[in-house]
Amino acid sequence: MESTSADIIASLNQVEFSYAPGERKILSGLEMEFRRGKVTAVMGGSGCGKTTILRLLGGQVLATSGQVKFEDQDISRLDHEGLIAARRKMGMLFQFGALFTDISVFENVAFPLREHTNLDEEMIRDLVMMKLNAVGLRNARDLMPSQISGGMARRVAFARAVALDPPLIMYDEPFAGLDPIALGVTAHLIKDMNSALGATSILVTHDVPETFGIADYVYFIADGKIAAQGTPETLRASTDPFVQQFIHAQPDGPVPFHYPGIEIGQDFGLDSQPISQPIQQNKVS
Ligand SMILES: Nc1ncnc2c1ncn2[C@@H]1O[C@H](COP(=O)(O)OP(=O)(O)OP(=O)(O)O)[C@@H](O)[C@H]1O
Repeated sequence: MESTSADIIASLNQVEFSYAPGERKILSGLEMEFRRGKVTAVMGGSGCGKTTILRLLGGQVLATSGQVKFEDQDISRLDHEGLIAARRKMGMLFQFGALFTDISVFENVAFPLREHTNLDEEMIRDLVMMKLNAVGLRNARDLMPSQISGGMARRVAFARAVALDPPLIMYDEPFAGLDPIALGVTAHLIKDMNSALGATSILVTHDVPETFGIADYVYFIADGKIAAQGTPETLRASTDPFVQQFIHAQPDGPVPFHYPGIEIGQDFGLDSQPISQPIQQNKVS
């Protein structure tokens, strides 16, 4: 079925990106679409540029060329107010989304509401309690961050990220460091919250089983480009060696486990053979 721009909340069109002029390209020729109402995962090895994609969408960094669009607006063309307004529509939950340690769980979730709205106290209370209820922590509202576990803190950060009912929610490594139960709970929370809020979620993660369980669409990134994309079902059935390596967590394959350079034998004085990929190639100037 043909998609229209109304179906797409955000997109990247032919995006190139380097952190500084003339420096190594982190992303190149990137084409991505994030569909409304869906959970889209962005996966790939460490350092392949996943978090950078979230930063581009949030306007924290600007594309070197190409377009990054959010709700049909080119992020790079927004003025300061426009960018603030766009960001208000994006909930961002980063890996260690720190809570404010000197205020209660309740006040942490109330913070964005107090900061960005003129709602009265009663309304703020109702909204905070609804969000805390959704993450199972209504009864922890009066606790301080130092009195709750890491997993609970993550859920409070979650409630805070969705306090303003953002149409787009971005998660950076939401499963990192969680035990298997918390992992399953978090995955369901992401899926349920997406449906309950009628939101769109973008998930940056390494975790294949949990992600494939909740994502509607998956992009695999390698070397700053899209290496594969599709629904979890099509990717599971794919015979592409890159997809197979990633899905089955094989240490070596198209993506090498070792950072390229000299052979191990040389490092231990056992072998002085030159190597096929000289280390000079990877020198950072
Ligand atoms: N502020 C920065 N300045 C310069 N280079 C950066 C900066 N932030 C990230 N990089 C580099 O950009 C590349 C992509 O980083 P990014 O954080 O997007 O990767 P990632 O795929 O999210 O990695 P991980 O899964 O390990 O978090 C990395 O090589 C990183 O070293």
